[in-house]
Amino acid sequence: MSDAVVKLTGLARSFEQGGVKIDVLNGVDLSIAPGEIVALLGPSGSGKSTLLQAVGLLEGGFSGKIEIAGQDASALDSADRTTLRRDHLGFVYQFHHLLPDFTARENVVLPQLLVGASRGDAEARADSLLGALGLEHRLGHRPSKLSGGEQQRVAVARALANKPQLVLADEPTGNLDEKTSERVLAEFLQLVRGQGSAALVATHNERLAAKMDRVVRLHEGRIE
Ligand SMILES: Nc1ncnc2c1ncn2[C@@H]1O[C@H](COP(=O)(O)OP(=O)(O)OP(=O)(O)O)[C@@H](O)[C@H]1O
Repeated sequence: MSDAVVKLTGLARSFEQGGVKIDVLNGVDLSIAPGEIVALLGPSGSGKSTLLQAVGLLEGGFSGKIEIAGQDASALDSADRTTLRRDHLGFVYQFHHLLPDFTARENVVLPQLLVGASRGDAEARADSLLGALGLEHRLGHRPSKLSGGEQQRVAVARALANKPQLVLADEPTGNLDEKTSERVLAEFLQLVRGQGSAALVATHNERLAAKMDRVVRLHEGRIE
């Protein structure tokens, strides 16, 4: 047993396109310690999203071993994988994927209700997170009434709402202008550090990557 938040051993994934097999991940080994923030760098098409999907237990078709919080995910059935994901992981995507019919606050409250928080506690936590991200005036707004940077901040608050041990972020600021992107990333890192979560953040931006605790690079389907 390792005390890593996530431990990947020999993770592999290939796709078939037009009868041709493409090996995207080729035996990835990676361990992330509790509270460690790791940047996953690699050019477009190098497999960053594929790797995050594997760790997020969102898709099958992988070989190798994925351990999350000491549990071997491949040995779990789909219900237990869902529980593992819900209890230990948080996600931020390049596009926010917020629920359009819910307010900013409700988008952050809902995942907490799903793990049994009381409405009062969930709202207090949502308001505190959104406040820390400068959105105290936007609690009752729906996503369509928010700017791109504001939407992404709500997505950050939602991902952190349940204090996951590991936050997975796929180009979390990829669709924002450079200045907003830097600001949202700095706020994200501060909150993640503040609550002691670990994070794996895919990016192709070297400058953003340099702000994290460790940088790993995907090259030819492996971590360099
Ligand atoms: N479902 C799929 N079917 C076939 N090929 C796929 C599938 N998903 C990903 N791929 C291929 O796997 C490779 C890696 O894709 P992936 O999205 O993981 O890269 P990435 O590093 O995240 O790229 P980007 O930075 O552009 O988001 C690409 O060549 C892509 O075409």
